[in-house]
This record gives sequence, structure tokens and C-alpha cells, in this order.
Amino acid sequence: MIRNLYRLWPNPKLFMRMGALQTVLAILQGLLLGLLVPILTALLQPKPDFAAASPWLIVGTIGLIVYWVLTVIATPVGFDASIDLAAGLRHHVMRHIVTLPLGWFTSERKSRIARAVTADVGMAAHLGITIGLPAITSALVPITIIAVAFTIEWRMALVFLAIIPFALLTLRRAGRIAGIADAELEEANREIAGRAIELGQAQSVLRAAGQGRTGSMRMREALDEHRLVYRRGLSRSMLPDLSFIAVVMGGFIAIIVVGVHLFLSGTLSVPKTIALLVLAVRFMEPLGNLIELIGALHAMQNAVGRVQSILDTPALPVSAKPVNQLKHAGIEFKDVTFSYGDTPALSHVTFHCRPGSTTALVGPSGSGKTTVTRLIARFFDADAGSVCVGGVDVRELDHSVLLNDIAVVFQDVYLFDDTIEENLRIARPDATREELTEAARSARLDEVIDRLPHGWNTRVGEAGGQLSGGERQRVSIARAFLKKARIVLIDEAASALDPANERAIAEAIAGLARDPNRTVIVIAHRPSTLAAADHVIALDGGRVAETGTPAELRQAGGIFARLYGQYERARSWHITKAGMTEQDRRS
Ligand SMILES: Nc1ncnc2c1ncn2[C@@H]1O[C@H](COP(=O)(O)OP(=O)(O)OP(=O)(O)O)[C@@H](O)[C@H]1O
Repeated sequence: MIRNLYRLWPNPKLFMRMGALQTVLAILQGLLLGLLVPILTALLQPKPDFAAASPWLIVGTIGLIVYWVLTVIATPVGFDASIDLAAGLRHHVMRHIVTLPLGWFTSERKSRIARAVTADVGMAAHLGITIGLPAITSALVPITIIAVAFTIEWRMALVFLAIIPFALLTLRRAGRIAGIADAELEEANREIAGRAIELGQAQSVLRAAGQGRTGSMRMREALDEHRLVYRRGLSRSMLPDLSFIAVVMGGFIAIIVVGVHLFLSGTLSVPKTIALLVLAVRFMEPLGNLIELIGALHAMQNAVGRVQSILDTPALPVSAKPVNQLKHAGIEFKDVTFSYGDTPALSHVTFHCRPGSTTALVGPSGSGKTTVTRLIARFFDADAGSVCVGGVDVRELDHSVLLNDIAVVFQDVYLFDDTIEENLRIARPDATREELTEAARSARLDEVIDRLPHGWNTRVGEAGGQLSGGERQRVSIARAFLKKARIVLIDEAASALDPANERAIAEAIAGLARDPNRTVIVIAHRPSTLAAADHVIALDGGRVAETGTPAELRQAGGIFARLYGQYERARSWHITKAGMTEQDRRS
């Protein structure tokens, strides 16, 4: 753990200075106790010998002053190191996560990042000082005391020494169990945090199901599990904790028994016996503290490990000589295979989209359509084969060039809790008013903005909650227009939109596709989008099942013809339903 912390510490010199100061303080403490022997020998006589005690008293006083001065120096160094570590680690993590593949950011990992930069970094920095430094003292003071004890009476020193291996053995076991208990508790805490967020998000569903007051079953399960884990941790650590305490108490009794025996047999003088008993108390005290510190040290080790595991996630490989210009907007997959861990998603996929063409991706759910778009935008890298954009493998392209030329319109568009204007400007912060207006008009967003109470300055709410799904998708399409992206990847809404939104989005997509310099790939669910495509790629089970023009594939009577028929039936059912609803309203 020390190696890990040293590596992570933004200023290793400060770390070393802090450790060195604490080591000197611990050794000084032991040596100052050793001065008790000559002082007590000189003073505990029928006629106290102040002259003999004076030099030792002076050395002791100077030692105490040095100890005090070093403590004064060490305290701010410790605080600085703690603040330095927290700030540095947070920057370190943030710098690293912007280099990770976008596909890495699952909701579970997002909550891990949040926890790493808040609780884990805080814990590592705080405990590094409040626990790490006392742990150095608690380990070094007993060692110094053993060395001092050897100068007084070697037999007593051997008893001190004999306690150490037993203490270390029981301490190691206690520490390991405390570490496991902490990891389990952390897992249970994370589960509760996740369920609490879910509980907030699912309030409308829960209330609709009449569960608004009682809360979610899943949340209660998580709380019960947490209680169970907490109890299990406590009962598991009881035995090793008690064993350690038994070793410490047994050790102390052994010291007293041997000390009294040596005193009665005349081997030890009164001053030496008293000094050794004082040393024994100071020997046992930090040793006893270790049991409390060890649990916290393991918790700190777990926190450092969690931060480290994020830092160990491999970043997207960067080419040594990246290509920084796209010659054209053509897209090509050459024998691409890709799996999400053990889940195969694409297998030997090969296709080509001409620059300026519109390609419709179709296929049953899970056939790999979204994965194709993710590989083009390099959210992930292919396991085998190559994905080329503008004739260049995406791994050889400067990532910012690729992202500048690609716009992705997801089904579920995320908007920031800001004005609609700022949400558009994300695509191009320096866009002029005219460019914004033009992009909004092309995406048919202008009619939405006209209806909003503060027009362009209307805040869209958390995650864009003030707008409907279709309206959010129009914002996303407007971003693609504003960005003048040469490649647009669209995941058309699979569920039914209201007719106004559906028409507007279809027209906006058609507008994007009209630009002869723009290549559009659309995961299509509507017959009109399918019919308008230049080219169709039908996927099935992660393989290319058919390719051709929409007319050719309808004729072929394969998977595309079947899906086209299904989409048409779904659409006519939707139109009939919408018509009936309209009729019902009028009658
Ligand atoms: N993030 C992920 N982690 C693990 N497996 C995934 C992930 N995303 C997709 N998959 C799996 O990869 C396969 C292809 O999924 P993909 O989302 O590309 O299909 P799709 O055709 O877009 O499906 P849909 O139409 O339902 O969105 C499926 O088996 C899916 O379960």
C-alpha cells in the first residue's frame, strides 16, 4: 500500500518528508524514555544524587523541546500532504477518465468514478494522515523501546521481543478480516447508493403502481443486506480482535512476572525495575492502538485500490503519428469482430458506405446495429478487423478529428440543465446567432423554441426533462447541423412518437441526408426512412445478412422484407389508433 500511495502521491518529496519526520519522532520518543534509567538511578537513592542526574535531565529537556518543535513542524506538513494528495489524486483521476473509451462509462462505472473522486480520495488522504502517521509511531516506538531495554536488562528485552511475532501474527489476521469486511460493506454501501438513485428516478412508476409510500422493494432488500453485511463484519472480526488483545495483555503479564522475578532475585535494581515497567507500559500502549489502526489502514488500502483500479483502466491507444484530416466521409468495415467481454456482438462484418450516401441499418433487436455505430465513433475498438473512416483506420486517426466530424443522434438524448441555446452551443461554442437559427430551422427545432416561454433562453431542466423525447431528439439533430458534421449516426426512435414530432424528425433526417458531402447511417425503424435510404445493411446475430437497395431487398423476400412488413403493420396500427383517438375526441 505504501508503494501504491507513494506512486499516487502528487508530491513524493512531501510524502518522504512526512514519513521521515514521523520516524524521527517515534525513535526520539523511545530514546527519551530510555533516559529514565540514569535519572531514576541517580535520584532513587537514600540520598538523591542531583549532580549525576543533572546532565540526563538537561539532555531529556532538550530532547523534549526537539520533540515538541518537530511535532509543530510535522503537523502542517501532514495537513499539506493530505490536501496535496486529495487534490492531486482528483486531478489524476479526472485526467485519466477523459482518455478512456466512451463505452467504458456504464452507469455502474460512473457511480464508481463519483465515489472514487469524493469518498475514496478523501478517505485515502484523510486516513493517510490521521491513521498512517500514528501507525508509523505505533510500529516504531515499541521497536525503539526494545533496543533501549537491551541496554538495561537483556532478559527483559527478550520478553519484549518475544511478544512481537505473536502480536504481528494476530494483527495480520485481524487486519485481513477487517479488510474483507470493509470491502463487503463498501459493496453494500454502493448498492444502497445505486438503489437510492433508482428510487428517486422510479418515483413515478412506483406511485403509479401504488408503492409510493412504502418505497421500493429493491431498496429495502439493499438496506437489509447492508445490515447483514455490517453484522457479519462485526462478528467475524471479534475473534481476531480478542486474540490480539489477549496477546497484548498476556505479554504485559509476562513482563511483570519476569520483572518481579528479576527484582526479587536481586538482578534488577529498583530504578531499573521502575524504568522497565514504565517502558513496558509505553511498549504496550502503541501496540494496543494498532488493532484500531489496522482496520482503518485496510479500509484506506481498499480506497486506494479502488482509485488505482480506475487509473489502471487502459486508455484508448493513441497512434504515434495520428492522421489529422479526413479526406472524405466514406465508412468501411473490414472483417470486423467485436465482443462486450464474453458477449459476442459482431462477427466478421464487412460493408462499405460511400461518402455522401445514406445507409439504413436494420435487424432484429440485439443484432448489433448500435454496436456498428459505437465502433465508427470509436466508443470501443474492434477486437479484429478494421473500421475505416475516410479511408483511414479509426485507430490511426486523431481522436479529436474523428469526433469533430461525427455527430451522434441517440434515441435517448441527454441535455444539460441549461438553456436550449447553451445546449446547442455544445456542438460549436463559437456559433453565430444566424448559424444557431439556421441549425434550429433545419432540425425543425425552431417551432419548439417558438412555443417555449423564454424562447432560446428557456432552461430545459435536469437531463432535458422539460422537453419531450422527440423534441430532445430535434435538439440533437440541430447539434449535428450546427457542427456541420460530415458523418451523422442516427438511432431513430423505435417507439411511436406523436405525429408532429415524427414528421418533423423524418424531415430533419432527410435534410441531413440531402447534403451530398454528408454520410448518414441511420438505425431505421420507419418504413419511410428505410425507403429513402440509398443502401441497406441488414444484420442478424452480429453478421451481415443482406445488403442492397431498399427495393432490391424487398424483392429478395429476406430479413429486410420481413422487418419492413412488420414496421409497416406497426405504423398502420399506430395511425389507425391515432385516428381513432382523434375521432373519439371529436365525437
Ligand atoms: N454495453 C454492453 N455490454 C454488454 N453487452 C452488450 C452491451 N451493449 C450491447 N450488448 C450486447 O451486444 C449485442 C448487440 O447489441 P446491440 O445493442 O448492438 O444490438 P442492436 O441491434 O442495436 O439492438 P437494439 O435494436 O435492441 O438496440 C446484444 O447481444 C447485446 O446484448
